[in-house]
Amino acid sequence: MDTERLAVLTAGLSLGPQVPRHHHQPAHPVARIRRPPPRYRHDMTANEVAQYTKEYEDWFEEDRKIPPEPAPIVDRNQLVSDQKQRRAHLERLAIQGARAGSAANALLMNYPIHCHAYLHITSLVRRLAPADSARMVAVQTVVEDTEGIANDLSIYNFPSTSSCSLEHLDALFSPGTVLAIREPTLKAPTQGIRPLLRVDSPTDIIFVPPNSPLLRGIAWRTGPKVAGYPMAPPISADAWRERGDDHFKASQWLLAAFAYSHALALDPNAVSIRLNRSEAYLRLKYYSGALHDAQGILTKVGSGDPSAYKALFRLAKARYGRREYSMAQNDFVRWKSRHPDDSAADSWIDRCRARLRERTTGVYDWSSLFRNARRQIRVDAADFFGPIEVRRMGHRGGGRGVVTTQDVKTGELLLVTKPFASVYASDLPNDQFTVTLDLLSRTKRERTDSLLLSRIIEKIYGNPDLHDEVFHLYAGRGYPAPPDTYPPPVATAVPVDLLYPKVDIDIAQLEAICTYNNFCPFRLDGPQMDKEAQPAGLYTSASMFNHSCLANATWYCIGDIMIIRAAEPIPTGTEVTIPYCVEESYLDRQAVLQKHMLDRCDCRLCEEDRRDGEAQLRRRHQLKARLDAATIMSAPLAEVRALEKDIAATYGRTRGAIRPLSALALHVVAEKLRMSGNARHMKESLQYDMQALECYGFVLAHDSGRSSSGPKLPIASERLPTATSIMEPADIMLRIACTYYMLREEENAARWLKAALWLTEVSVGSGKELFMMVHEETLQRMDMLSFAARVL
Ligand SMILES: C[S@@+](CC[C@H](N)C(=O)[O-])C[C@H]1O[C@@H](n2cnc3c(N)ncnc32)[C@H](O)[C@@H]1O
Repeated sequence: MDTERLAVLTAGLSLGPQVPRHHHQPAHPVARIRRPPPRYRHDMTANEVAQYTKEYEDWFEEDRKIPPEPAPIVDRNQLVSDQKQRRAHLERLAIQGARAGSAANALLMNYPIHCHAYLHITSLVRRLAPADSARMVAVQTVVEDTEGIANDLSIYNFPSTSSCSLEHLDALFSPGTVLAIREPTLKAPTQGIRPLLRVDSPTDIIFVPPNSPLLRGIAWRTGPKVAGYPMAPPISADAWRERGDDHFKASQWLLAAFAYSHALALDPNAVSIRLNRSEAYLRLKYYSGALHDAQGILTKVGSGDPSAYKALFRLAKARYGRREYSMAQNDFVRWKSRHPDDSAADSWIDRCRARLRERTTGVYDWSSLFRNARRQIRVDAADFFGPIEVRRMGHRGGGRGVVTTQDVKTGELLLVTKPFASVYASDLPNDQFTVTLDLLSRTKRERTDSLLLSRIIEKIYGNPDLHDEVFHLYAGRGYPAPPDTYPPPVATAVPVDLLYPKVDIDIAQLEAICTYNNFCPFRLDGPQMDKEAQPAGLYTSASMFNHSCLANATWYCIGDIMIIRAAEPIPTGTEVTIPYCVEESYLDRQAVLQKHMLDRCDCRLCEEDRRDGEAQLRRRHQLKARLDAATIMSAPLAEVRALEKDIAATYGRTRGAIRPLSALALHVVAEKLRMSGNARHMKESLQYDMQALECYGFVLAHDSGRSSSGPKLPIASERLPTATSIMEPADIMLRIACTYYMLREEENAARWLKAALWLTEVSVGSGKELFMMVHEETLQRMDMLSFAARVL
């Protein structure tokens, strides 16, 4: 074997770390047993998780002081036989109908940057055994290097491999496949003595085709074919294309795209294969690759060629996927002019026009978006940037923030944005339960978080030009400061070669970015559905907004689009903040902000809370637990009244009006009073609910109903409360309306319904139609649907 040549070639491909072979001393394995890391239990409380992650860090610090040592050589046959056994076990489970990863998994994110170093790290390897994916995110297999030294290999975060079938893995990494690995880590085992080769990023894996110069002069010590697997991967472009077609017919888009990529590596000029790959990329939403392939075909063939017909349509769809609506529209129109009898482009042209209108005017059909979102969470809408810009803001972590570029009014639209990636309960595999512990924030993450990471990785993998949109987000002090401006300039589409990714996805940095910038979207169209598992989303432009519990802007989602509006009049040049959380208790807010890596919020609400003192904050937190208990509505009225008084007493007398937990407690007392059905109690409930609104920060009009009635709105403030979600106060207003309605005071009932409509209009930007949809269930329960339809 020409080791010098291998070293030169792998260096050229930036593979590494590469240690010259003559430094390798495999003959003297050191079988050092390390202390195992602390054990995780699935039922840990938040405090225990924080304690556990601390212990884990201590263990890690101790472990990483152990100096590098030669990697022990493990018997090749033993490794293969163990892997075959694991695989056979999973095959049996699959036959029985159970899925490979049905057990609960615990994953760690933001693992400290390190290398459990061994002196021998190899970067050119060949698959020896079938793969399995016993863990949700890792593909496990055995590989050998050219010298015949074998290792277990774990591939993390590879697209399409979380909870896929074993056959899928076989097709992706069939035995005999040659891989070149950038930055392989040879990890010390935490149990036993077998080191583990680990690859974290899919962009660190290069599939080496048989005609690659990298393989020239390379001989595998164990023979040209992998023993036990005489069926080597196909070696002709046609055979790969046929394989790709089969996968395509079975809707296995990634496998198809891989097979076509193998075919193109052998025959780069094959137009039909490139055309097929562009369609496979479109299905995968790898728009950059789809666009590039389609464009490549159009430059090669004449416009009359049948391939051009398909390529132009694919090019236009890829542009639409890339949100290049104007260019997409031009391409669809161009296509239509060549095929005037075909109506396929008509609806696409309409969609392009609608998106361009939304983007330039900020005018959306909110009601139809709301309706669509109830059927399908991910809705089609363009992004809109209102009068805001990102500016340097040295006193904020990450150094940036958002300011207004002109005076804005309450309710004005500041941003509409689709997520870069999102995950909802319905996206989670129902046979797997994965707990993710974040070592950075020392918290347990949502079940959706690990899948979110995979989705971001896959999106960049197939759209390398989007790398900076994510990697210019703040990743904490452990990484270079992000640029002062955002978003980064729009990049042009680049080719996507799945066999040799040209983009570098740094997983450790990406995990940190997710910790700092993750959103838990609050959906107007389906808050109930999200109780099963909190959704998770990466909204890149929205990530530029800093937090305040008493923010001057408010946000919510319709389907997966996030909408940010001014919650009060904001003068030009003022920082715009949004609430990252709306918890009533200071300690709960701290816990959520910890997940966003924000130690201390300096808003007025937090300042006042801190002035109340630690003892009162703790007491308030305990009282909240009683208020939240499922049994509270069946507790005697006197007990609920006493609880409300106790909560009120935890707030200092001199502080401002905003007391979110009192708001909640007052509303619970009002609900209890209303439940009695007694007219005196019902009247009293009105006072409690109006006080609750004041505790959220509303100013009531003099004629709010406490004294005489009148035609005007019972609310006198121009500010939308942001210490709570917009649904709570609207709900209270509806309860007040319902109580008046039951007391036969229809004029007052109508005024409070109008107040709820005003609140929804200002915060959601739409009129009666959307109001009726958002509150339909509540109005129905209150038997006020037709009254509301009549008086609004
Ligand atoms: C989603 S980012 C916000 C944008 C960030 N400032 C940037 O430059 O990219 C969240 C991070 O911003 C910082 N941040 C947000 N709100 C803040 C606040 N009120 N005070 C100080 N830093 C804040 C914290 O470091 C937090 O982890």
